[in-house]
Amino acid sequence: MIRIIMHGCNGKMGQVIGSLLAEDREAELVAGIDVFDDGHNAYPVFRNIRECDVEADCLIDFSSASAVDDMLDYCVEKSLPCVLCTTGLREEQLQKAEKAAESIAVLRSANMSLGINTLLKLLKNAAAILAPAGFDMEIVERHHRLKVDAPSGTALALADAINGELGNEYNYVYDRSGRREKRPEKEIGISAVRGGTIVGDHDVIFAGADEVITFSHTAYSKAVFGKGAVQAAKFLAGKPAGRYNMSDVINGAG
Ligand SMILES: NC(=O)C1=CN([C@@H]2O[C@H](COP(=O)(O)OP(=O)(O)OC[C@H]3O[C@@H](n4cnc5c(N)ncnc54)[C@H](O)[C@@H]3O)[C@@H](O)[C@H]2O)C=CC1
Ligand SMILES: O=C(O)C1=N[C@H](C(=O)O)C[C@H](O)C1
Repeated sequence: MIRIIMHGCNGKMGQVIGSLLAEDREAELVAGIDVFDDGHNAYPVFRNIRECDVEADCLIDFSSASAVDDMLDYCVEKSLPCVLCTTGLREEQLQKAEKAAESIAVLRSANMSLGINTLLKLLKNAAAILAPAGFDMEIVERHHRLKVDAPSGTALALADAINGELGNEYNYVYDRSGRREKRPEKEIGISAVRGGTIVGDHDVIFAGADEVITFSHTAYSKAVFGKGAVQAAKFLAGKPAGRYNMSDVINGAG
């Protein structure tokens, strides 16, 4: 049995992971960490990660950007592999995750769904063909009203996949309201919509002369992210230090 600690266990995603693992024969939740706890979980919950003394094989994190530094320190100290799913991290935190990966296995992914991870690959081909042909690229993401970060981590990852393919020459623009000029060629527009209970939609638009191609991904439930995170935790347990991503999990590397 793979023993998992859930960081952010009482949040929306933490509860999804709890339900998935309650039915899982290969992995179990042995502890949770959350600043908020009403005692309803069937496993021990610690309000402060420093107090968690439960042995585990992997930690899954869906918490808050402000909680990620302590969580990385804890995983490094305990030699605990970490599936880092929280978005909205600052540049220094991304660097810290990279540094942690020198001593533990770290899998960071802004989106754990199979669909988005497939789209990340497809976009590279599309961008390599369409950008040189003069297509403009825009990303529109839509999420629920409770989401605190914008744009979504996924929108940024989609932009990075395109930009990486094109030699990282493109600037990201989030707001054109203060501008009075035509659209520069080398930019990727990223727009965020927030409302209701939208689970997570991402459109990547390639707009050319007289034709438009749109790649769309719609998550209909948070389970798509939860399933990917559990699969990632099973994959990561026992792995040597290093940076991993969802394509390693999907391709079954190592
Ligand atoms: N990578 C992916 O596929 C996905 C990533 N996310 C990201 O995961 C994060 C969490 O999402 P949700 O579960 O929807 O949010 P949420 O707000 O429902 O849950 C976050 C939980 O973390 C807890 N928390 C806050 N500070 C903490 C601390 N210092 N220590 C321990 N727990 C703490 C909160 O009390 C809350 O229960 C967000 O950054 C979101 O963007 C969400 C869905 C999918
Ligand atoms: O906060 C969410 O809900 C989600 N966040 C992730 C992101 O920022 O990309 C992934 C998913 O779209 C849901």
